[in-house]
Amino acid sequence: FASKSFPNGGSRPAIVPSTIPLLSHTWTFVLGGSKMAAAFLQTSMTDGAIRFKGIGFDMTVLSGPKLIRKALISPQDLHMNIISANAMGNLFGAPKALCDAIITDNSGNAAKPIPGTQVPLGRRFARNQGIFFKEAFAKRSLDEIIPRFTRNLYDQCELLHVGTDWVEMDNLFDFVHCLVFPSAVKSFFGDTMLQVNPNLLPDFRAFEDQLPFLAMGLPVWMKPQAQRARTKCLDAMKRWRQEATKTEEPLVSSDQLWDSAWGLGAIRRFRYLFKDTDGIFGEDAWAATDLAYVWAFTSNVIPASFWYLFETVSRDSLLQSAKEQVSTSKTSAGILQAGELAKNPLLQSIYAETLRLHTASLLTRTSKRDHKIDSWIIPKDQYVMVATQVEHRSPYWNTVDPETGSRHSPYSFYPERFLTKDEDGNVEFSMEGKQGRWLPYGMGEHMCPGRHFAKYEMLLVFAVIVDVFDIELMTPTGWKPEDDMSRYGLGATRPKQEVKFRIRQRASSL
Ligand code: HEM
Repeated sequence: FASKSFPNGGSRPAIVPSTIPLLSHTWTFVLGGSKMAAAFLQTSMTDGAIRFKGIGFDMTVLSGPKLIRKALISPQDLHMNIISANAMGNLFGAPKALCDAIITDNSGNAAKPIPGTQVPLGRRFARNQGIFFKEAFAKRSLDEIIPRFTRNLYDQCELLHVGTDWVEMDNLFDFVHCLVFPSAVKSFFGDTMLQVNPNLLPDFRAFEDQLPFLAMGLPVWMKPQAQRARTKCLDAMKRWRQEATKTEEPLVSSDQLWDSAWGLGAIRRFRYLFKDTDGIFGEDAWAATDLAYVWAFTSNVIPASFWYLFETVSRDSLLQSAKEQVSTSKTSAGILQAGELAKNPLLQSIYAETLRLHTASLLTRTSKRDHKIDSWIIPKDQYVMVATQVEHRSPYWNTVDPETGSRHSPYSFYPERFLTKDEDGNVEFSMEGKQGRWLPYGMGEHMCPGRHFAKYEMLLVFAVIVDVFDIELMTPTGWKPEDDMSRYGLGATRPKQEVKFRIRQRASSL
């Protein structure tokens, strides 16, 4: 194969040995979760490539910045259509017509369609999604969303009615979920989403619990509980879209940033991008798309915010320093400034370290043609994958503290890992040399469009909580919950065990 197609040679990566002769790695991939995470971590293919084979798949897993950059930055050889269509269908229940149309959209996500492709504008799904997110997270839109998100967080804190006496709570993750989910949903979809769906929070939690099953792609009737949970959420999305359409104000200007019916202007305008789909975007397709966006807006940020809070609160001196940095990010009138938080070296380093340690995405692509990545041959129609957790645990992340000489392994949380000093001795946050190493948001044309907002969200959740409350863990010193790998590949991990804590309102804010 190699010599026929590639005169300059090249080879296929070695297959990871399996003890099961015919099924090979099939079970590892069907079961997913911790089995898959362990298989990837154990094969430790630092800066190389390796293959997993099973029934119906032959998958190349790449590692190291050089190979990862080559694979993810050039869209001409790899595409994501099958993965996107599977996610829309399996997770969010999109109708088959929409999934098929996503698969056949070969025009790419750039303004100029890939040469030789002829997809009508309305059916350029990746492109239209790109236009939507570019608008939704443009500076002027962020200037609208961030203050709303901040206000919503303070309001949610107040709704908890925590007084100045300590109150014990069982589950820190639930607490963060309860604060962040409504705050984020209202910051994008306006108040209507929760007004017409007062049970969306528990319904969405129930749906999220079914994601590991749904991700397997088995017929949904095999687990009626999963089907019911998803249908409830899809119905909620339909109610919201009907309500927004019914109550929209007639005089909203075409470029208005926010209105009471649709929330963010980009969401209202999004529907016009899919005008010409020959009926594909009916009620069911919109419901699946809206559910996918509610998931995208919340599902990674909530566990990531949990870990930010947990890792900081569990270290007394770090908590103290982080609180001081939050208080210096306030105006003289005591107002939190998100922009200052986002520039703060320590707060950013905790953020980057949280995402390094507690995310596990599988960046998966399909090969469009026989091609080579470096000297590795990738035949047409095969999967290529990057396991971000493997990259985030590579020996590159063995860090030595320049001042104390202490060593910090890739498996430990080291809050100062991303700090350096400039020539004047000032502490700085630095990502130098980490391109292709730090990948919580992926890389290249499909890199997460929500990353800038996600950073603000995580910093604000921490800052608002410590501004309003004193918070103490009620867990043994040095104990930490494990990362729950049951949704391995979907991004930020959840804690496997509950974290008990106590909380009281601060006598005065920071
Ligand atoms: C800590 C929070 C987040 C993490 C860890 C995260 C992670 C990721 C990763 C790894 C990818 C790339 C997938 C790939 O290349 O295969 C991605 C894509 C994406 N993310 Fe995020 N994300 C986060 C927050 C958000 C937010 C707040 C949004 C807002 C809507 C969002 C929307 C999306 C979308 C739409 C894509 C698909 C982009 C495409 O296909 O071109 N994410 N995210």
